[in-house]
Amino acid sequence: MRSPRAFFRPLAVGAPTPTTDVPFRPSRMIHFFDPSNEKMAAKVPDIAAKVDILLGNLEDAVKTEKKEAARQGLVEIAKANADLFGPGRDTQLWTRVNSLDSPWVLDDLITLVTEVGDKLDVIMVPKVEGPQDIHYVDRLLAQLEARAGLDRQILVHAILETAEGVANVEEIAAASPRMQGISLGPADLAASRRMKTTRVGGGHPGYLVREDPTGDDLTEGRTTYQQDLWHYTIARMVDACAMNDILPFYGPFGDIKDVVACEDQFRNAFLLGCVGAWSLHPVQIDIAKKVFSPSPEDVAHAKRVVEAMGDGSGAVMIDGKMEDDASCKQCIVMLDLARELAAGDPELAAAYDL
Ligand SMILES: CC(C)(COP(=O)(O)OP(=O)(O)OC[C@H]1O[C@@H](n2cnc3c(N)ncnc32)[C@H](O)[C@@H]1OP(=O)(O)O)[C@@H](O)C(=O)NCCC(=O)NCCSC(=O)C[C@](C)(O)C(=O)O
Ligand SMILES: [Mg+2]
Repeated sequence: MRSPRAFFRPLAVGAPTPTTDVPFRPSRMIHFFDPSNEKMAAKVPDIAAKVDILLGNLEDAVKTEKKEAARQGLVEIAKANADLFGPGRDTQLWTRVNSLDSPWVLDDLITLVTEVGDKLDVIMVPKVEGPQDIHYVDRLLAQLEARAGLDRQILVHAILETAEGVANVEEIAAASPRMQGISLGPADLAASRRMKTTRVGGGHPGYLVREDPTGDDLTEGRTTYQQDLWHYTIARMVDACAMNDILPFYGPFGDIKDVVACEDQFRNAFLLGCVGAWSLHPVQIDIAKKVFSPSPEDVAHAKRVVEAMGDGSGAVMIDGKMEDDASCKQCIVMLDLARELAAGDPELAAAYDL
């Protein structure tokens, strides 16, 4: 563990000073694309205009023989769209590099930071198992940033997708000032835990509770309620992120056709404290945008409570409900997010009347 005084010192001579606060930027969806897929690559300028975060994926879902093409494709895309990405631009550019035990990750990091480090906002690191993985990436990035002459840090985002990672999530979140956030990786996590679901995120009809029987018949008339397989992990991830002032995200929802259940899963994550989710297909972009932007009704209610509460202390009655210091803080959370999103979106600003 580094001393508190050393925590914000650069880890390499000439590297940028570590960030003290993760800058808030709209982060409702992290849109994944494969930079080796020509069709997807051609859509980058269009998609970049619609999403908060565009992520060039180099890890799982990219075929082994395409690993180098994906890395090189991302370099070319970042250079060819230099006006879209980099400091002060609306859309963040991220990448997901290969896992730290893979034969590709070293070249992923060296090539991307050296060639387009000034365009990259965040590097997503998969299968993070503990703070040691973040420390390794932290030092290596500092060396590469210094060599590339970068004047701002590239932040790091961890995917929570192994049992060991979940057990160490608080240490991962606190491992470095470079940490930007954490996403749930339900597919690898399910495999690592030996869960018996083969779905990529979402629920499972077999994970349920059943009403008590009313008579001798155990089979008829007993309503079942499907439960959320991911509740424990998301809640734990949200706490680890909140206590370290970094951002939690739900990950992928693999049933692309089921846009209704996708919206439900995203909303559960939003209500629990996540700021965004991944979109794997263009159809999921608007779902994430809708779900992770507070509703105008919630914003109107929050405004009423904050106005009625004056300096934020005491208790008042609004529409038959008690509001006090704590519920006022809940409303401020909602309003802060609404203001931050509305600042870059005139349509939302009008809907929120902010
Ligand atoms: C699911 C797939 C195969 C269906 O791809 P498709 O071509 O069969 O779908 P489509 O509906 O026919 O596509 C319609 C059009 O949209 C395009 N398109 C389609 N998707 C995208 C996209 N993402 N970005 C930009 N464009 C896209 C596609 O190229 C096509 O273009 P066209 O009209 O010109 O023919 C495809 O959407 C895809 O490959 N998506 C990304 C998958 C991915 O990145 N997976 C990894 C993240 S999840 C994960 O890793 C797990 C985790 C966290 O690690 C863990 O839980 O452990
Ligand atoms: Mg994974």
